[in-house]
Amino acid sequence: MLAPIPAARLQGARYRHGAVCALDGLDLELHAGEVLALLGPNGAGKSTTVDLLLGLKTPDEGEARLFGADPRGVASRLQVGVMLQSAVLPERLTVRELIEWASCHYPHPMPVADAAALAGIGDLLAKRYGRLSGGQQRRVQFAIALCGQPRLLFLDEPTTGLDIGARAQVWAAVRSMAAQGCAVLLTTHYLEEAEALADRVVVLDRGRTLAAGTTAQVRALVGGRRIRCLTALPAEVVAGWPQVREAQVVGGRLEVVTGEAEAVVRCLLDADPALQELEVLRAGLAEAFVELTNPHAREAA
Ligand SMILES: Nc1ncnc2c1ncn2[C@@H]1O[C@H](COP(=O)(O)OP(=O)(O)OP(=O)(O)O)[C@@H](O)[C@H]1O
Repeated sequence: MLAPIPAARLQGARYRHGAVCALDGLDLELHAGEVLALLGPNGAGKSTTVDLLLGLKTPDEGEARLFGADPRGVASRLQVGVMLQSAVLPERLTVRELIEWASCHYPHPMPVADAAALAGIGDLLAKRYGRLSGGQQRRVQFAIALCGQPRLLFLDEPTTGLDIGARAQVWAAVRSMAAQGCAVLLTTHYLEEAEALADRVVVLDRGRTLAAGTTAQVRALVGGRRIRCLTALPAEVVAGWPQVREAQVVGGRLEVVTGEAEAVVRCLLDADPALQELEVLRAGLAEAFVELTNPHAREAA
């Protein structure tokens, strides 16, 4: 049987912005029903990846394909919904008018009310776009990305600037779209967002893949633990211990990231017999990300 054609694919994609190599031979595949999170520090090449797949830029070398075809073709574009990092929309139009205008570009759009409900802006349809808060405008852009019932959704930092409730609404909508078979490419700096949504993550750095796999696989690459406790020990002191990768006070508690949890727990208890509420947690994507994109670790590798 033939393998299914990926919704989006980059093969050996290189792209230079003048002297800067933004993508250095990147391979990437995204399939129907899958949420792929593209992670990486500022300047890693995430937006350039999205631009190549959308046909907004053409790779200097290698290939970008949507549903096996040129991303610039009309057939590809009609199957894609996009939410870029910033968007300029006519401020005098109402939310309903904007969603209707976007919908009419697609062959099988969803009802305007459904797109608005998915984005959590059902009560804003009659408001002018220019009168909305930044977070509300962001959700209108999200509704516009989904309204065409796309088979592929690009979301470039979709929840930046959203409050907790709005973020949860966007997450629920992304899950619902993926459950219906839509492929979703998500770029984000919120690692908990990738952890909550993504089937797979790709960690980019300087235009290359540093790590790729399920969130569990990427997490396992570092095998660290997070220790949390109430203690009078200063974080700067603990940060200087040889087994400790990172130590800081978060919400009044000391948080330590380490690859040698048992040894650090012993040191903590020796150094502060009054220490309380000790917890040892498995490493999350945040620890993996810090480690993988840490310049010292990179250089050593
Ligand atoms: N128009 C441009 N002109 C010159 N260099 C650019 C341009 N756009 C991007 N770059 C460079 O290309 C590299 C990749 O940028 P890109 O915007 O793809 O990164 P990113 O991972 O999306 O970053 P961020 O997380 O900050 O959005 C960076 O070094 C950036 O400085």
